[in-house]
Amino acid sequence: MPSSDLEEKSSLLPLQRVLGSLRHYPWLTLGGLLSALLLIAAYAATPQLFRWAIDQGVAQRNLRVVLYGAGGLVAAAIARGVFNFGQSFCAEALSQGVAYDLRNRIFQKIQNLSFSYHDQAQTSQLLTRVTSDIEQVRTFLSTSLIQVISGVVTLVAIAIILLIMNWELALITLTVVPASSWLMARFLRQNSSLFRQVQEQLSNLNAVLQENLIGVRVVKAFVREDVETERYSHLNQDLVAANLKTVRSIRNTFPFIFLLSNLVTVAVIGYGGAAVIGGRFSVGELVAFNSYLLLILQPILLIGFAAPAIAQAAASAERVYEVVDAEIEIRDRPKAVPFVTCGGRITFENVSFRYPGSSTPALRHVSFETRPNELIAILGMTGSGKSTVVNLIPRFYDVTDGAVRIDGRDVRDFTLQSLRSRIGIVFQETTLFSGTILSNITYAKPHATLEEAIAVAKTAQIHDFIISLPEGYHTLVGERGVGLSGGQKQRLAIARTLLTDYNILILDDSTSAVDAKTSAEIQAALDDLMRRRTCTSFVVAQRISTVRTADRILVMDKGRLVAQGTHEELLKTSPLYGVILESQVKKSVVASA
Ligand SMILES: Nc1ncnc2c1ncn2[C@@H]1O[C@H](COP(=O)(O)OP(=O)(O)OP(=O)(O)O)[C@@H](O)[C@H]1O
Repeated sequence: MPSSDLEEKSSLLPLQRVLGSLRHYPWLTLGGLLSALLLIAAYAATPQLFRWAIDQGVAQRNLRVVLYGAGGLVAAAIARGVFNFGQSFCAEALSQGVAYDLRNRIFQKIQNLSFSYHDQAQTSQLLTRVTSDIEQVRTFLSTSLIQVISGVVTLVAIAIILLIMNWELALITLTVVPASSWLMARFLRQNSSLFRQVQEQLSNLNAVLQENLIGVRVVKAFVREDVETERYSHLNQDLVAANLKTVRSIRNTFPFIFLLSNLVTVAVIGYGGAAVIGGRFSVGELVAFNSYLLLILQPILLIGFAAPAIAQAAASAERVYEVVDAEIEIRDRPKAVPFVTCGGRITFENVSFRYPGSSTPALRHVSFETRPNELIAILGMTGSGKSTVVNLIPRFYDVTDGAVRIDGRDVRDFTLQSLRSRIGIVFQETTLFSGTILSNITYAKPHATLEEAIAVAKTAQIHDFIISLPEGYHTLVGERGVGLSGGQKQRLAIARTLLTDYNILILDDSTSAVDAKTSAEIQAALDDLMRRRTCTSFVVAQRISTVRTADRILVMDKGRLVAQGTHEELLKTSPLYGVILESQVKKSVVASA
């Protein structure tokens, strides 16, 4: 099979899946189809009523038949109205249902996708897929699909009626069908990639918009408003250009179809008129035939108008299913067991790790084992792999080589849900949600009492600040914690983690934005808590105060674990530790000067 054929076939394939999802709505599908068929029947009956009224009524001067004919036409018009409503209602309800399901499925999938997927996926691309792409699919179901189905059925039904009425005239009329179908197929073949391009241009535009919304302060600080406006306007132009390309393509196809249909009308009037004069055809039949001609052109045009929307919907469905089908790299193994108790022995067994898409390993042959209730600090230059080490414990990523074990069992043998809910982690970057301070603290434990929230806020040294606010714990914080300083956000994030049912606590440089005094106070409170409540704790830290109190310090350098021991031991054995400490001491001297 030539590759273009393959592409053409595969390009409409995602729509088959969309159609497959209609099985969840059997009654609406049936109702829509039935209404469409009855609507076609009402349309098909109308010219016959005309023919009857003209030939048996007007021509025979029979007023009763004319009146019955008129009554029949009114009844057909009412039926058309009713079935049109039924068809539109069912199609709309169906499309809303499928779009609802798709939105939920894609959202759930986004929730379940691994860190590595989100590392590589552009947020704006995902947003466009959840909004604009799903809307394209919905429009296909509510409009284009019914246009195509009723178009095809109308074509077949009317072709049969025409052939029965006058096969010669019917054959002239029906030449319009293959010719227009060929033009339409060519249009679809040439443009399916163009429609995908339009959606991608829209995604690119959204990407710049989103970056600018998030980074508006940076843009203003660097006085880059004009450059960013220019960048947006440039991409906006690209989107318009891509859209115009599709319009050009529509313009190059549709006039031919209209021309064909007009030529056929001329032929029918000419040939049919001659047949009426020759007595082989009645006036009523010619009128009915001409009405059918309009009816047969209508579905061709509707299918034609639906064609771009179908190609666009296929491209959009493909983009939606790309996310729905994306592989969840980190998932439960078959027979995974819940992580219930923690003895405190966490083992890194010759662990190497490379981030997906990265050419260099972030960790190389890292081996260490913690003892119960140990407080481990991880120290190293920036980019040395500290965060990567702690990210492997809750399986945010899986090791490339080696194994991470808890009490001798590979972390990949535990169910993710139980593992992660027993590991409290405070990330380097703080993300808060819009809502009250209380709802942010109780994010992972929504039914926690105010007293519990106050207790953790005190440990995180944020309680005094919270009660100094007019609304206290019920103060609203903006999107991503707007209205709070970096240090306040970090302390809220610590409180949020402390409220969970953790056995293992991981603090990833989580007091970097807090002043040294407060950080030492938080650390002192946490030290006590860590030793009492956890089986093992990890602190990725830069400050000497944090490192000193740790039971053991792991020193990372370029992805390798180069030294480990207590502060005193490392001072003697690790030159790198000495260098890091020295730089820290210098920093603190400069800071306090
Ligand atoms: N999501 C990612 N995808 C690809 N590479 C990554 C990713 N995250 C980190 N890296 C790379 O892995 C290496 C280790 O990063 P890691 O964040 O573990 O360092 P770190 O010691 O915690 O640094 P810092 O102190 O600056 O936070 C770095 O070279 C970094 O560029």
